[in-house]
Amino acid sequence: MKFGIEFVPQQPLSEIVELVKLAEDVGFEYTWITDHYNNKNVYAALALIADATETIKLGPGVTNPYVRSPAISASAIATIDEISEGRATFGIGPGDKATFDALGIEWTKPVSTIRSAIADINTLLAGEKTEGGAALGGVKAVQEKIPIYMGAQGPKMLETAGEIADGVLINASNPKDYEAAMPMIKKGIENAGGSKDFDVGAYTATSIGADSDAAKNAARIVAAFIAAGSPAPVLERHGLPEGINEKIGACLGKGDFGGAIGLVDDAVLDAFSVCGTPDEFIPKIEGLAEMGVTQYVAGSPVGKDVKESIKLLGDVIASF
Ligand SMILES: C[C@H](OP(=O)(O)OC[C@@H](O)[C@@H](O)[C@@H](O)Cn1c2nc(=O)[nH]c(=O)c-2cc2ccc(O)cc21)C(=O)N[C@@H](CCC(=O)N[C@@H](CCC(=O)O)C(=O)O)C(=O)O
Repeated sequence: MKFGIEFVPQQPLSEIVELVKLAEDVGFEYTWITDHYNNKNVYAALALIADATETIKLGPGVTNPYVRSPAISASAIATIDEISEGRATFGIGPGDKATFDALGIEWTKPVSTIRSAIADINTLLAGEKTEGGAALGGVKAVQEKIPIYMGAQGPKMLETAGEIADGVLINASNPKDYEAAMPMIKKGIENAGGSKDFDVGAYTATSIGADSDAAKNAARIVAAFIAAGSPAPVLERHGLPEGINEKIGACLGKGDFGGAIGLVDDAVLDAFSVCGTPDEFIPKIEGLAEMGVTQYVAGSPVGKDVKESIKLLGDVIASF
């Protein structure tokens, strides 16, 4: 099992750099930096991390093909690859509609848009020219091929990831989600001609701590947001009561976070997060591995005390 860790670049970047260095020291192989227009710039954060670390692989987790053209993204990730001396990875997903509405960007045909963006990025990173005539002159990646991961959850997106990407990052924390996702990913891999190395990343809502209840309580608000955004078939998959997403969403919508958290019982928590003590983590990660997960990504909140939680995750990593 590989291990990755997600950071959202909204706290001081110097703090994130220190946390990534600690993650590298305790054995994490990847760090993924989220990309939202209303957070700090993902590539500035990655450049600082690249310059301050030695071994951890790093990349956007995930950007999208709408806010930057493929050529700008290719140039940016090739630059990170140069600064990190060949450790760049590149995560790209379709983005979310709310973001594009706010930016006045038309969110059309996400599957085909991602497909053509990844094709252009691969062309440019290989030193070739796109159909439109773009070419990366002055910047060259260190790696022969920078691994491209797709952020995906929908069936067509998962199948496309299997077909054209080197890995996938799925925003889900429970083995049942991977049991459902794997057949679509495998279909995509078959479309691409059969077996290939493919990294299935479980991009989870993680909360680990020495005290189980405190760790679980730290995850409840994150699980509430995920539950509220989950469609009915996902609730059904996890055996959750019909309409719980709307009830939680209604509380969140009026800023009643206490009410939302009150609706997140252990069943909701288990469906949408991985939380507890290190001993409770190991069987949960093993359960994900049994469903085909090959990279466990510790996503927000990571724990009540992030530094302490990264060290505890180091103990978990050591047992795999
Ligand atoms: C578009 C959407 O795909 P999805 O995979 O469900 O997208 C949900 C999320 O993955 C997407 O919003 C991501 O960008 C969210 N996301 C992040 N989004 C961000 O904006 N920033 C982040 O940092 C971020 C991190 C992240 C990490 C992991 C992860 O899994 C997702 C993450 C969807 O509806 N897909 C469906 C329908 C696809 C579709 O729309 N098809 C077209 C036809 C086909 C075509 O497009 O040509 C159509 O019907 O018009 C499907 O896959 O079946």
